Amino acid sequence: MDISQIKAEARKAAFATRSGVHNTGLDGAANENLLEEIARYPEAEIISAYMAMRTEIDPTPAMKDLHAQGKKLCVPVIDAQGQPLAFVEWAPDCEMVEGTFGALVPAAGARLQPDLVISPLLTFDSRGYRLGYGGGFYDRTFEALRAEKPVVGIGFAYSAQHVSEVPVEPTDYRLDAVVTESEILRF
Ligand SMILES: Nc1nc2c(c(=O)[nH]1)N(C=O)[C@@H](CNc1ccc(C(=O)N[C@@H](CCC(=O)O)C(=O)O)cc1)CN2
Ligand SMILES: Nc1ncnc2c1ncn2[C@@H]1O[C@H](COP(=O)(O)OP(=O)(O)OP(=O)(O)O)[C@@H](O)[C@H]1O
Repeated sequence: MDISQIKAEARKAAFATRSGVHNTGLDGAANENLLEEIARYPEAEIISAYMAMRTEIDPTPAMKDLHAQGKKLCVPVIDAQGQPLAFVEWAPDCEMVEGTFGALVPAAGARLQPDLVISPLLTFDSRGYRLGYGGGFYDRTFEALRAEKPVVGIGFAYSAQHVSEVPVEPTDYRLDAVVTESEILRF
C-alpha cells in the first residue's frame, strides 16, 4: 500500500470512531480547555477556527467567547484545490452561506492572516501530526503562513481521535498542541 492508500484507510476508521463520540456531551468541556490553551497566547490577535461539518467537534462556543474578549476571528475558505486556505473574518452575528466543501462561510468579510489556527482533524498522534479530509489544505496553509510570520497551530478534537501514529509524508506539518475534552497535549 502506498501512503495515500494508508491515509485513506486511516480516514475510514477515523470517521467511524469520531461518529461514535459526536453529540455525546463532550463539546462543552473541550471548549473550556480550548479557551485555557489559547489564553497562553495573549499576543495572538487574529484567531482562525472553523464551522463544524460532518461530525467535527464544534468550536463556536470558544469562538464567541474570544470575540467577546476583543479578538478578531476568522474561518477558512477554499480559493482553489492545491492552494492554501484563505481566512475570512467571522463574527457571531454575521451572515453565513454554504461554502465550496460543505462548511458554512461568511457571506462577506475581510481576508485575515491568523496568528493562531485552530484546526479540525480526523486523527492526531502524540507527535502532533494530524490527518484531515485529504485536501492537504492545512499543510499548505501552515507552510504559507509560517513563511511570513510565526503561527500557532492547535488541533481541536475528541480524545477518542488520538491514535498511536498518524501516517505521515514529508509535507505534513506538526501542530503545537491538541485540545480535547479531557486533555491538552503540547508538542
Ligand atoms: N469545518 C471544516 N471546514 C473546513 C475544512 C475542514 O476540514 N473542516 N477544511 C480543511 O481542509 C476546508 C475544507 N476542506 C475539505 C476538503 C475535502 C473534503 C472532502 O469531502 N473530501 C472528500 C474526498 C475527496 C477526494 O477523494 O479527494 C471526502 O472526504 O469524501 C471536505 C472538505 C475548509 N473548511
Ligand atoms: N505544502 C504542500 N505542497 C505540496 N503538496 C502538499 C503540501 N501539503 C500537502 N500536500 C499534498 O496534499 C495531499 C493531501 O495531503 P494530506 O493527506 O496531508 O491532507 P490532510 O492533512 O488529510 O487534509 P487537510 O489538511 O485538508 O485537512 C498529499 O498528496 C500531500 O502530498
